[in-house]
Amino acid sequence: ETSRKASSRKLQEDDGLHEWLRYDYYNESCPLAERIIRSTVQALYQLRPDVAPALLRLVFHDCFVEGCDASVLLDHGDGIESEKDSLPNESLRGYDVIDIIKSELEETCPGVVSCADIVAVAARESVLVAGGPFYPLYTGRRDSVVAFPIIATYELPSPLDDLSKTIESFASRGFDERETVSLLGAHSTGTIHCKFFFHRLYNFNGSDGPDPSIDPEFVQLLRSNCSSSSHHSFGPPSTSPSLSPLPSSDDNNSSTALSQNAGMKMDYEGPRTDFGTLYYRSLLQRKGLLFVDQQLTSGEETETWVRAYASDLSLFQRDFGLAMIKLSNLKVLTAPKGQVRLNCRKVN
Ligand code: HEM
Repeated sequence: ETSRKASSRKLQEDDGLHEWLRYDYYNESCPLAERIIRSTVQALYQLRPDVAPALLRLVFHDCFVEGCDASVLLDHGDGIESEKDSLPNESLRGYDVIDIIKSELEETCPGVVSCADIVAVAARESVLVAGGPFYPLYTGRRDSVVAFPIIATYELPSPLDDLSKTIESFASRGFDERETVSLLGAHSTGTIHCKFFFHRLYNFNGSDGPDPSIDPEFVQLLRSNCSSSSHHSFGPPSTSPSLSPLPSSDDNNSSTALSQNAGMKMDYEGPRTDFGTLYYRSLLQRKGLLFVDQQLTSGEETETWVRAYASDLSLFQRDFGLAMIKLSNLKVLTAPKGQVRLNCRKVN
């Protein structure tokens, strides 16, 4: 108890916004909470390994937009304009997984565990099952009663961003270059659909050739994975304000639809024995899938960290864990602000 108070006080000194976040917040109100989240993620992962990348991406898209408040989970309706419909969230997944975890928790401790804590802890467990490091998290986040679709549209980073834009975007949330490079290590797992890198394969920025920063053999591999279609070329990042228009998914040209559904597993070289190093090694081999990923090797400081993480797994694991803790604590809502939603998709 004393050490809990001490750690909670320490957080207050660090940042007044976190005054009620603490280690094992549910210790009395729902002692099994974190264990239930862990076992549910593990069980679902056995059935569908793609739940892990889905949940990891979800915490980023929640926390980056007005903090870790589960605002991303709110459905459209009842005066809520959902973040789910914003362009960067178009292929976000895992809402159904959060619903399953929430219903398990509601059975055990009704009305106690916030959706925001579920998102943060479920992402932590996902990192672990995907072969990444464990990191401790404080709990006690509360859920928002509003969504922020405009912020989601304009402030979530675009896969087309160049390095300076990416650095600026993460700096606006308090992350330095080292932390930004380590967070992108999340792209060690999951799937990237062709539409997010197709513009790099043909007529890149009107050059009539592929993005020169991609390894030529890798271009061939990607081309064979994503069927060719002239519909896919889209302009350089500078042609639109924040997000370049990605081809719309309801385009019913059949070859377009085919290649849009196709994608590349980030661990395309086969199952990874670790989470992290291979991603950075692939960047050094000019085999980054997204333009934004490959750009990390174009800056002096960021490239230094790419090299460091490519060769030092434990350094990556430590830095990634710390950056994930920071991400998971961004601008949290704590009592008496916000609420504990009973259904993660709706305000109470
Ligand atoms: C500059 C920053 C970032 C950009 C532009 C970006 C963009 C993207 C894009 C375009 C995809 C592919 C989605 C799809 O094909 O459906 C993706 C996937 C993913 N991103 Fe990021 N991302 C960024 C940072 C992050 C961070 C910080 C995390 C987590 C800490 C993260 C976690 C993931 C994961 C796990 C996936 C795979 C999702 C899945 O398989 O469903 N990303 N990201």
